[in-house]
Amino acid sequence: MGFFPSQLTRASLSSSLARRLRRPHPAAAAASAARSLTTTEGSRPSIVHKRSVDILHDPWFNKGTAFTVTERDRLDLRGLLPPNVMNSEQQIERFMFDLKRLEVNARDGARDTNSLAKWRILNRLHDRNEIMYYKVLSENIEEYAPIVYTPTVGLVCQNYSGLFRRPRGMYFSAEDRGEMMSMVYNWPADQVDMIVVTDGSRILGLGDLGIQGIGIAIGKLDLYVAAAGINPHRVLPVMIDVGTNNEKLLKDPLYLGLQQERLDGEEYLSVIDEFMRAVFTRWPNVIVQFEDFQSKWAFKLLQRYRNTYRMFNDDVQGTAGVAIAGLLGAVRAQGRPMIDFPKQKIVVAGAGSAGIGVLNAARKTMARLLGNNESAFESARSQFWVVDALGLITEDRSDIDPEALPFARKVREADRQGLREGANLVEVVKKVKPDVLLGLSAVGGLFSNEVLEALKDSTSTRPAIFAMSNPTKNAECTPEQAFTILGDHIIFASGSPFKNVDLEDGKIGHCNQGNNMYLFPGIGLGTLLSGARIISDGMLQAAAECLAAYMKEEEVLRGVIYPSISSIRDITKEVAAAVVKEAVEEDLAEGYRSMDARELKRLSQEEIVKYVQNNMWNPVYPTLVYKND
Ligand SMILES: NC(=O)C1=CN([C@@H]2O[C@H](COP(=O)(O)OP(=O)(O)OC[C@H]3O[C@@H](n4cnc5c(N)ncnc54)[C@H](O)[C@@H]3O)[C@@H](O)[C@H]2O)C=CC1
Ligand SMILES: CC(=O)C(=O)O
Ligand SMILES: [Mg+2]
Repeated sequence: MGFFPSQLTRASLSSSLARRLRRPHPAAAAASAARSLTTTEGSRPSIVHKRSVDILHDPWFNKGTAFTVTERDRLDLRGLLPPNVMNSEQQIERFMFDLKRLEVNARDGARDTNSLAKWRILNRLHDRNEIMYYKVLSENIEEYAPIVYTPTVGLVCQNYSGLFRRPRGMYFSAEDRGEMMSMVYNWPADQVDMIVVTDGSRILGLGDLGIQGIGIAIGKLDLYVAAAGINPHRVLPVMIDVGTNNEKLLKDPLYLGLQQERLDGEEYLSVIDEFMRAVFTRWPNVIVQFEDFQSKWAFKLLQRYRNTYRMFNDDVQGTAGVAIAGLLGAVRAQGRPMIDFPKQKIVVAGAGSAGIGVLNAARKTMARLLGNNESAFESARSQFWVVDALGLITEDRSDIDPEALPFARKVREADRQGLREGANLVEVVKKVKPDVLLGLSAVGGLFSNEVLEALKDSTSTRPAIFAMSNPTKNAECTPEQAFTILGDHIIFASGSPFKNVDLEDGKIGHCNQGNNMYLFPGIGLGTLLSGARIISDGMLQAAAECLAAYMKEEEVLRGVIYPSISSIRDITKEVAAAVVKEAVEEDLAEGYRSMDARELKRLSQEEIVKYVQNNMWNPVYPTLVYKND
C-alpha cells in the first residue's frame, strides 16, 4: 500500500538533492528580496521537477492538505488528498489539537489504554518501510490485528482528521464529478488487484464518520496483505466523499471532508457509477470490496454491480459466510450432525446490511439441507425471529423494509407464541427459547442480564451467543456476562476480540472471534487467482463451507468454533483455494497471468492450494539493482 518509496532510485534522489542545493541559500534569497520591492521570497514560485505522489513525499515541497484545487490539478494531485483544502493556520490548529489530545486518546481504547499510541507507531513504520511494517504485522498478527483493525481502527476513524499525516489511498468526492476517469491515473500503480471502498456512512457500529471512514478501508487492506498475501503495491484504499450527515463533523472546522449533507438518490448513484467506471477502465481486473455503506445503499449497490463487475459487499456477504460457519459449528458443538441445522431456532437482533445478509444465507443453507426446493425454502423461514430497533418484526408492521419482509413473522404464528409486532428482545427470547441469539445491532449491551437470564430456558443443550457488533464497546454483551449468567456450556463469539474467561474449577470459557476477516481476504485472493469475472453465490458459499470445515471435531466440542487469528494466513489460503475451485466448476474462471482457464481446470485440489500459496506475497526484502535508463 502507499506510495512506493522503494521505487525512488538513487539517481532521482541525488538529482532532487542537487536541485535543492541549487536553490538559493535563505540569506541570499533575503538579499535578493531586499533588492525587489514587489517580490518576496515567500511569494516567489518554487520550480518543482516532480509531480503527483513524489511531491507529497518530498518534505521540501509538500503542503499536505493546503494544496489549492488548481495546484492539485496542475500537479496531478487530484484524489490523492482529502478534498477539504486548508490554510496553514488550520493545518497547525489540526496538528496542535491532535498533539494535545495524546493523553486523552491514551485513555480512549476499550481494553488497551495504549492502543492509539501503538497505532501511531505502526502507522509511522508503514509510512517509512512497507516491507518491515507487513513483516511486523504478519508475525504478530494476534497482537496487532486489534490495532490496525477492530477495535482500534474504530477509534482511529473517529479521530482521523486529527491523526492524518500522510495521505494513503484515494479520495473521490462529489466535487470530482466528471473528473474521475482522469483522476484514477494520478495513482502511481499500473496494476491494482484489490480496492476496498467506503463512503463512510456506517463505520463499524460507530455511524456516519464521513471521510474519516477511510481508516476502515486501510485496515481491511492491511489484512489483505497480511492474511492473503496480496502485494501491498497493488492495493488501493478508497474513500468516496459525498458529504456527511454527522452534525458534529459538519460543524468541525478541522474536518477534512466535504462539509455538506450527503448526496442522495440519483445524484449519489451517479457518483458511485462514475467511480466504478473509472477504476474498472484503468484496472479491468481489479476486485472492489464495498465496506461499511449504510444498509440503505449496501443492498442496492450490490444488486446494481454484482453481475457486471468483480465486486462484493463484505458486510452483507462476508459476514454472512462467517456467521454460517459459526452457526454450523454451534450445531456440531451440541454433538449433533450439521443436517440438524434447519431445526435451530435463531433470534437475530439487527436487520441492517449485516443482519439481513446473515438471515438470507442461513435460510438458504437450511433450505439446501432440507432438499433445496421451494417448500424447503419456505419452511426454513419459520426458524428466524428478527428484532430491530422497533422490536419483533411481523407482517403487521407498516412500512416494512423490503429486505426484512421475507423474515417478518406471520401475525397468526406470532399470536400462537404469545408474541406481537414490536415485542422486545426479552419477551422474544422468553417465548422462543432459541438455540441461537445473534446480535448485529450495533447496540452495546443489548444482550442485558435480563436477556441472558431469559436464555437460560433455551431448548438447546448448548445455547450459542453471537455478539457480533463492532467495535468492542458495541458488542451486545461481554463473554464474562454470558459465561457468568449462563454457565460454561454455552458457545460464545464476538465481532471484536475478547480474552477467554477464567471460570471456576480451572475451566475456560472460550471466546471466539466471529468476524468477516476470516473470509474476505480469501474471497478476494480466490477471485483474483481464478480470474472469475464476477463473484457468485456459489463462490461465497464455498468460502463459508471451507471455514466451517476448517475446525476439527475436538475443537468444536470444546466450544472453539472459529480458528485462532494466528492461523489466518493458512485459513485464507484454504478459503482462496475453495473459491478458485468453485469458480472453475461454475465455468467462471478465466485464469490469472500464465495460468489460463484450461490449465486451471486440470489442477487437482492439492495443486490449487499450492498454486494459491505460490502466489501469496511475503514480506521479504528483494535485492535492489540500480539501472540507469
Ligand atoms: N462481526 C462482523 O464480522 C461484522 C459485524 N458488523 C457489525 O454489525 C453491526 C451492524 O451493522 P449493519 O447491519 O451494517 O448496521 P445497520 O445500521 O444497517 O443495522 C443495524 C440494525 O440494528 C437495529 N437495531 C438498532 N437498535 C436496536 C435494538 N435496540 N434492538 C435490536 N435491533 C436494533 C436497527 O434497526 C438495524 O436494523 C455494526 O456494529 C457492525 O460493526 C457488521 C459486519 C461484520
Ligand atoms: C467487521 C466489519 O466489517 C464491520 O464491523 O463492519
Ligand atoms: Mg464492515
